[in-house]
Amino acid sequence: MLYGRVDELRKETTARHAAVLGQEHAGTPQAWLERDIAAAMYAEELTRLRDVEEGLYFGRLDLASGGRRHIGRLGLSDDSEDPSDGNDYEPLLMDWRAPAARPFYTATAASPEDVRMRRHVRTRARKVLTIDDEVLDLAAAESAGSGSLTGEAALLAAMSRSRTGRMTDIVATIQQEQDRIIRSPRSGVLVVQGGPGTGKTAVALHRTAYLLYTHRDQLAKRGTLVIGPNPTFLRYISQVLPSLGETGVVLSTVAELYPGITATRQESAAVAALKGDAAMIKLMAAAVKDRQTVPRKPIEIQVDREAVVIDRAMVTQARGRARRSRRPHNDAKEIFLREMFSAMTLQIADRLGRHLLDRADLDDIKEELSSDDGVRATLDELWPTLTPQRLLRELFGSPKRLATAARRLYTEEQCAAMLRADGDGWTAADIPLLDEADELLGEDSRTARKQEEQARRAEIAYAQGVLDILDMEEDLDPELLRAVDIVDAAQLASRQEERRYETTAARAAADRTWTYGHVVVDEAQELSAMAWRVLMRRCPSKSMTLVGDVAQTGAEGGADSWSQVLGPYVAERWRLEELTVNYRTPTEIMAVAADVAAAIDPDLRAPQSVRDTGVPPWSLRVPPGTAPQALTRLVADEVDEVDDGRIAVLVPAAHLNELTAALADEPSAVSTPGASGDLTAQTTVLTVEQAKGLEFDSVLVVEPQAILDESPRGLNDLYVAITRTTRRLGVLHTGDLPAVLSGLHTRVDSDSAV
Ligand SMILES: Nc1ncnc2c1ncn2[C@@H]1O[C@H](COP(=O)(O)OP(=O)(O)OP(=O)(O)O)[C@@H](O)[C@H]1O
Repeated sequence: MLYGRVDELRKETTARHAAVLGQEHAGTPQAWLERDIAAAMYAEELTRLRDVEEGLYFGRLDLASGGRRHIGRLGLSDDSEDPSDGNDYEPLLMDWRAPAARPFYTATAASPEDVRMRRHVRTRARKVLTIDDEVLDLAAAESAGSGSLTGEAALLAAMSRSRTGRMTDIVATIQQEQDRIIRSPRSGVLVVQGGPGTGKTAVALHRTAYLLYTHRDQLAKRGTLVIGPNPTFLRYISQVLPSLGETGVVLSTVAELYPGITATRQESAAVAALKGDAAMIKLMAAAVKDRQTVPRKPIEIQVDREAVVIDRAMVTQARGRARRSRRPHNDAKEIFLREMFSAMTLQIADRLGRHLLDRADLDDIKEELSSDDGVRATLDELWPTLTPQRLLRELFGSPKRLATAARRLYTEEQCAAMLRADGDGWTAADIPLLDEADELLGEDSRTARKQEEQARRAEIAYAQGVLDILDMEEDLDPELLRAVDIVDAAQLASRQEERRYETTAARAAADRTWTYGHVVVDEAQELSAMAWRVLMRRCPSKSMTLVGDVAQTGAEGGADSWSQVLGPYVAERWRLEELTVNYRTPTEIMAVAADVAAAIDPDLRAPQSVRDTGVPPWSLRVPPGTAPQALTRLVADEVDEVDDGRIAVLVPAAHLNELTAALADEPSAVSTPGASGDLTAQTTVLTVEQAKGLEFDSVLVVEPQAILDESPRGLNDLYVAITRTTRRLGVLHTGDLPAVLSGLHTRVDSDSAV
């Protein structure tokens, strides 16, 4: 019945969409625009109705006070029922985010919230697979421990499912501790700390959907930004929000936040950490100040027949005035120029005899000075107009400039490491620096206005071209209206302009200065101090959800504690919520992970698993040089074990190419995710950094000692690596097994073990 209602809605929306698209074009550009907006709205609604297909209905509450509630991905009402006829109006299906649906996630036998029975319904392709009923009565309350799970059977079924390379939503089995976070108020900074597999990512995404539902008006206008660590991860989570009926959220990495620039170049983790350090704030400010120069010696310029002298005192004074305005560099240039032209005008006037000149004469002199190429070029040298790109290129391209700006902030060796050759592309760590530079430089408003005008003219010329082509059509019936009769080039151009950025998400993503209504950061522990500055600028209201685990920090410049990260922005005004149950990794594997966690920090407690698989995690030692062959066999074994599940081979970065090549002939289609972030192949070879936030049915970790040695946070990386699995874990090594992994079972492999 519910699917029938969805089908009806789809049919109605399709018909409306088609009707709008088929409308006659006659009318004003405004009418066209309205038509486009309506068409986009119906298209979006159709996508929404399509995306909620799987698992549309998943829960039922039978209330002690009588009545039932059916809970699903979206709210559905019965069209035939008239809400005004006085009957109690119950929807056919209640959106899971509605307040009345909440007991589905929070009611317990001890605190039943008027729920007598909770039913979990699992479906696939419109067929009911299973039904699990929980009766919340006194007997259940007595037998249940205090930390019991909600809908245990459904939860266990969800956890043991084979993985597909795409994250799925958890809407049917959200647990109480997760629900509290999902529905926590929007304002302020909320930090969700939790060990691996505790559902931080899932919770962050469901919270996003919840906030969009509850604060639709505000968030639709300002948009929501979700930040992830890399494109592979973003692709991995990209289906979750649409499956919850939400589109239009901007998913991005920090490296994509500077519109128009793509970070393509790799650099070492150590250099990235230097560029991410908070010392960069001072370095960048110093770099800008260094560009506001005072000449060593007086400069003499011939203007017409008069010589004008630019000396230190004159420039120092003009520079002081401009700096004291506290305006960004490019904006403050206006003041610098004004001061300089005044001083030069007075200099000439004094020489000519100031008392002989009136205001108009002085204006003439000023005019002459400001239109003189020589004068302008000299002043441009003293206070150049800078773009962020130019500032950074010239700073990191010049040992001298860098040494001056970095004085007392970075050592000589550190500066040498940060130098770059002219023509080098941008790296991910450069993006927050470009953003910082943009803030310090400000817009050169005259240039910006000029560029805008040029772009508008180009747009009109293009539109004119389009109209000309339409008009050239031969055999045109003279009775028919031609395009040029209805619209002129300027109208067509402005219509294009408005269409280009029709959704909030698209507009937000294209604008560096856009501020979002809510920002969600996943794997938040990885961000550098400079990256945090970018995100805080994007969210002045500081309505943010930050999820992460300081025990999993891999980046050298990443976080050791949340107060260290947030202190500069909100002092102590942030809330902490913790997640404690691991829904991903089985008990046997978490026992090994707990040893690694203890080696990172003895106070660290790895999260508790809620299930075991009976499959012990193992290690296999093979002779040096034979790891690639052994790996090929092990992958083939795992393919047999996981059916259609997913396998990850996690390797030290230095071995990535060699081992990917070794597995190239493996029939399970090995891939590295690459820039596209694709994880659809059954077996994927990844570095630990690339595997952050992901999960697989089976994980093979290769050369754990090299993973430990590769980074100052090697233990954290190893912790991440062994907690990526939902079922099986194997470790392949040629040297001694690191002591922290001694909890693994030693596998004896007749073919290759030593
Ligand atoms: N309530 C739940 N019901 C079913 N599955 C769940 C639930 N909570 C979490 N999971 C599953 O547990 C797995 C781990 O969740 P998620 O990736 O969100 O954890 P995480 O805390 O972000 O992990 P990590 O820090 O290791 O990246 C996912 O497969 C998720 O679907």
